Amino acid sequence: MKILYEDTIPRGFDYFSSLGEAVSYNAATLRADDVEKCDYLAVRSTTSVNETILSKAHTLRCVATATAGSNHIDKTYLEERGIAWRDAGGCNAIAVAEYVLSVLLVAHRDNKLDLSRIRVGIVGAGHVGTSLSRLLEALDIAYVLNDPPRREAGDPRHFVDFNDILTCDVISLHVPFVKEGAHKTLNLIDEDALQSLGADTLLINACRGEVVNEKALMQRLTAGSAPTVVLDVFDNEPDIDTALLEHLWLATGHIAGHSVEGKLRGTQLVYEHFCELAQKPVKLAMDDFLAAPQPISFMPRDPSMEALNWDEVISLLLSIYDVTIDDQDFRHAMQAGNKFAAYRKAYRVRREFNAFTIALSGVVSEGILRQLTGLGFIIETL
Ligand SMILES: NC(=O)C1=CN([C@@H]2O[C@H](COP(=O)(O)OP(=O)(O)OC[C@H]3O[C@@H](n4cnc5c(N)ncnc54)[C@H](O)[C@@H]3O)[C@@H](O)[C@H]2O)C=CC1
Ligand SMILES: O=C(O)C(=O)[C@H](O)COP(=O)(O)O
Repeated sequence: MKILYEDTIPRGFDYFSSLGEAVSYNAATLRADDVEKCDYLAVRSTTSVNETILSKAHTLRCVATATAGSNHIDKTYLEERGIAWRDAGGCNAIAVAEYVLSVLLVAHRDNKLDLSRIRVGIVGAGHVGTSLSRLLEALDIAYVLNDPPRREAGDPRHFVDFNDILTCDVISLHVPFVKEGAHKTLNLIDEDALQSLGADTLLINACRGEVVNEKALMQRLTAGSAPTVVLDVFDNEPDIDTALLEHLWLATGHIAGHSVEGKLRGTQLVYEHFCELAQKPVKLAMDDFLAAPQPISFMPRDPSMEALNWDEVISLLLSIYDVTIDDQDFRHAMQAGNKFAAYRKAYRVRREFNAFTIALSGVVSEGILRQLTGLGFIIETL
């Protein structure tokens, strides 16, 4: 059994060589000949899987992506050919949620908003949207959800209409890129939607660039009373329009989901899909490759209070993940003429909150314990 895997898949060789012959490829140079004799193809979002690349793939049984999004895979073509496809839904939901929370914390610190007063509109209540809602609940930040497909499917959560989302202080987008149909997301944030946003709105897009109409966004950002905008994703990646960057409050290069855990979880899920299809036992787990959770020093200033104050939340969480570091690194890389793809390949090591333990001595209120565990920390009571 031959497994061809993209070289950006962490631990790809360790995982896939346990199942058969494992060969890596570079997405920029992949050709149809490379896929000719392979049985399983493991990709990330940087490989377009389509008729051209699969034209000679006559032994291929399955294409699996180690990512949540799967819009880079031509599923119709795969289904016509009888080739299975799988995604790694949920692998990096925590990472993206922590990215958005980091944006919110920096905005509060910089007096752009007050987290005690705002309402966050989450568009797309799937893995990422739900993870984000949990973090917001842990910190008692108000939010509403919009997700017509889930509402129609009977999801019992409370959903609001898209027009209500446009009135929120913060709008955070977490939908798949869907080009057509009743729930298409292409240009979901169009010229009209952008016109309705005022200078007090913070718009965050960490799903797919095509969900926001970038031309209309550029016009809106260069007109009066423009909203504050944070983009992790862009139209036409990796050849993005860098002219947009100077108008964005924060800009990062499609790394919201790139925590160590988020990427490795993607590999684990792809490996498990291949095990299932090849009827082989699952022998490897993420803990075989991840360092054990590390202690982080933190003690609430007043452990008897029902909640942490914003200063201590900000200091704790930004010490683990500060999105402004990514913003600076990305802008420097783009100014230096570095390629978008090269920047992403060299992305720094970033751990999720669940990779840290907090040792608490003495009595700490139920409220603070709820907050810290809700954020994902492992609590040790001394
Ligand atoms: N920037 C990054 O690094 C990352 C980006 N993503 C992107 O975020 C997307 C969402 O990720 P997940 O939450 O894991 O996917 P998911 O499939 O679990 O959730 C997506 C949700 O969006 C909803 N939805 C679909 N069309 C909608 C519409 N028109 N309006 C409102 N809601 C709609 C779906 O019903 C679903 O509940 C992915 O498809 C991917 O494109 C995901 C992970 C990392
Ligand atoms: O999971 C997704 O969907 C994403 O957008 C990934 O974070 C993209 O990562 P790469 O596959 O482009 O490294």
